[in-house]
Amino acid sequence: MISKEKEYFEIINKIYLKVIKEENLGETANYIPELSKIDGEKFGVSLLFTDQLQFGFGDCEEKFSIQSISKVLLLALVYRDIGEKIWERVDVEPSGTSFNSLLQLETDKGIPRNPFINSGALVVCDILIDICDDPKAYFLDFIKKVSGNYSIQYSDKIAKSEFSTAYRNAALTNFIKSLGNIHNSPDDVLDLYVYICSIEMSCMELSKTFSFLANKGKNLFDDYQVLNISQTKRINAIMQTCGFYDESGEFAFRVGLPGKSGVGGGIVAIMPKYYIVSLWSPKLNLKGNSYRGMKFLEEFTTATEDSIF
Ligand SMILES: NC(=O)CC[C@H](N)C(=O)O
Repeated sequence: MISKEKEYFEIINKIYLKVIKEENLGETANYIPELSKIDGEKFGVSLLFTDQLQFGFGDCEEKFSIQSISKVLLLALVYRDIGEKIWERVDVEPSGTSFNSLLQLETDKGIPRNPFINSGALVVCDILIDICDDPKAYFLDFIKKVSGNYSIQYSDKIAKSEFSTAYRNAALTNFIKSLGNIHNSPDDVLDLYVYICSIEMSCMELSKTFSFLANKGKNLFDDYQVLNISQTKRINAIMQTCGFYDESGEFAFRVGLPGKSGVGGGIVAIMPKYYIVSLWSPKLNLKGNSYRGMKFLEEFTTATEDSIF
């Protein structure tokens, strides 16, 4: 291990032990019945350097529901396949609203503000249905290829649990359909969306899966070029400005890295060219982002003095 990596190991170890002793505020996502049952005290961290050295702490090998983190992979797949045309259907502006908000859609004529809020991901799911025969299999194959891990799966239990209470997402899908920006049946779009959100990974797997975003669009482990350099920059830019919904400004301000959260309590953050850091702690703050995750990353980039700025 080179001295820089040893220093990072020690920094993470110290912050992990500090944060785990502090008060763990917030609630697990309670609007998805299966997610509300998850133990809120789970806490895992993994750091993967672009030289392929990887560390893990705590519950870093345990799989969890990556939820909205999957939206980055969904965007990467559809962007790779249809290119810049995607931006005719979804914008790239921060929304400043909650992840499941209906508010701006009427004035924006059904064009969601960005692909990382629910409305945006639902539109990207609609495009995916149009461009392949079996969108669930196509998406899963893509994740397996990008992660280099052929054991990655959906959770049928979590997808069905989310579908059973998805009143808001059903409202969003139907509303966008009425405005002409969803072409397929709203039920099919919603079904695909909950499956895409139900992908399960551990922090160790998540860091590997997102390695292409720290490595100019290329997988770290097999040199597979997922996206070109410009597309990679653009996805990192949207993560920076929209990855944490109405807490995206706060995340940029406190942490200073592009990242993405999910209501399963996961967060992945990218230091382009250097590393990918993933965390899992299921209790969420009022904006739907992991309480400990936000805290950990703020202390981590403060201690390392890393940021993209
Ligand atoms: N922020 C999230 O992770 C939201 C994803 C979740 N499946 C939902 O639609 O509510």
